[in-house]
Amino acid sequence: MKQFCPQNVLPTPAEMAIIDSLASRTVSIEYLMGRAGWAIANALHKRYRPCHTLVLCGPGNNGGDGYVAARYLAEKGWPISVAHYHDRAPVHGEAALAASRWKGRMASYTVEEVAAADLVVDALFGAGLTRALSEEDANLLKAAKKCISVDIPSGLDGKTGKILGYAPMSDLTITFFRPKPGHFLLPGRAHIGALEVYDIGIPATVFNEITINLWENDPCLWTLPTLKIDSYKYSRGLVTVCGGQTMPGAARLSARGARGAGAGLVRIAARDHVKLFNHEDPGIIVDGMPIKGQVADERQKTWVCGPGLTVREVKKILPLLIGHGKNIVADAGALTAFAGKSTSEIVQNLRGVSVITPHIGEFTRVFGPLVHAVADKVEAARIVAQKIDSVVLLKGADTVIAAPDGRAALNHNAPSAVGTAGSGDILSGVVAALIAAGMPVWDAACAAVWIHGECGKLAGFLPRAEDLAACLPQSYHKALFFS
Ligand SMILES: NC(=O)C1=CN([C@@H]2O[C@H](COP(=O)(O)OP(=O)(O)OC[C@H]3O[C@@H](n4cnc5c(N)ncnc54)[C@H](OP(=O)(O)O)[C@@H]3O)[C@@H](O)[C@H]2O)[C@@H](O)CC1
Ligand SMILES: [K+]
Repeated sequence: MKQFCPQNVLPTPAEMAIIDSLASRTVSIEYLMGRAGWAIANALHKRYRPCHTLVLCGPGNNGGDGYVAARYLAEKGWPISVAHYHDRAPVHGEAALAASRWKGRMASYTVEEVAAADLVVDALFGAGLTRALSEEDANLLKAAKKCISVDIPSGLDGKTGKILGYAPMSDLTITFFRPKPGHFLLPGRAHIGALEVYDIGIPATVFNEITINLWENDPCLWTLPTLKIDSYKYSRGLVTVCGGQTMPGAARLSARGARGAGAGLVRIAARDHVKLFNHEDPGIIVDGMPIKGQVADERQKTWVCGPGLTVREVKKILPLLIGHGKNIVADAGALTAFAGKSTSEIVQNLRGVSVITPHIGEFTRVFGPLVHAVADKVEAARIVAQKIDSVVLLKGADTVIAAPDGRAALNHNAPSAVGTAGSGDILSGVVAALIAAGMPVWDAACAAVWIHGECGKLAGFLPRAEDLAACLPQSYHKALFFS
């Protein structure tokens, strides 16, 4: 990855608390809260017409932000009311100070007041959420016609994206400094509505004292290979895709993914099934040679193993590839072949692959027992990455890419249109092409996910996997433009 990308980090609420305390050495919390409140007021003023607005202010600093925002909105002429949490004003710190400065209309903390408002500002709990919302608090938020959340919808766990009891479906969430993992992890992502992020003056020097190991995945994070004056097919990268007998389409799509992402040469290792692949693009070499013969070729360094392969085929091919020290993208059949096996057996069989690319179903089937007690998708991916010593690309609307050393990235650019049969096969080919071109494995996996996600935006309405593959060059170009 590029040196260090502070602009992309995703701090957890616990890390945010450390950042707040580091920041408070140079800027006061009162100042930060003032900027947060100002940001909220501006975000509302920009997006909505002034309307009957109720600000629900919790007992901590999230509530404090709410009081400040109410003050600024009132100054802008908005008809604003404020309700203290359970009708008791905060008693400690900056939140108490902010509450004492609110001189406008007070409303009671009731369902009726909430239901009567056109807009409800949810400033109940943010980073300090410690437990599930009570039924009474949940019922209050449920009564809102339209909800705007301060920092994060109350009830949403900022670390895991899980809902603790209840969380509103907000129209807009305004957060500060950086988004948090819970804004992008499901189900949280479905609750935040539009996300606005404001710089409230936390100094960049905080990064001298805290290391954050989770990033938002985008082209700032990695450097894509580009063509040099003397580039040729082998320097651009050679990818070999293992072709299976029962589902040859999967390997064909993977091969298209690799070609679309710039591999200089793509081969399908078809073994005895050459005729199944002969109709593929003319630029793809279909090999009838046994795998044993091909692995001896030093140039065939990067392989995709799994799409469309049976358990029998995987068990024959994968050990050979691992034994010859190949770069291996293990997908689909190469993972499910080990479902139900003991952890030690799984580790023994997969150690040596470069990256695994399961979707959540495959991940649970294979690694469920290893991570069953882990509620957090990022942590679960990290644990498996460390255990098998390879990169884990855990696919979904909130794809996580975790490295054995603890680095992880969260991807959120893909529209749900990429969720179509064959889409994952294409992704495996893209990952392989970028590894073959010389990118470090974690970077290649991150870049592949982003490029593949962009294809979903470029490929038109209800794209098929083939349409996604056709958009790869354009998407690659877009990534180069943004990096
Ligand atoms: N990041 C920044 O730079 C800045 C951040 N700022 C803002 O600060 C916010 C974080 O503030 P915070 O730490 O005071 O925590 P906050 O979310 O207000 O809640 C704590 C209170 O809620 C209570 N409580 C918790 N869960 C509960 C439940 N389910 N049901 C009932 N009660 C519950 C909890 O009670 P306790 O667990 O202690 O019993 C405690 O009293 C952050 O989100 C952002 O908006 C800005 O102001 C300044 C700069
Ligand atoms: K909130």
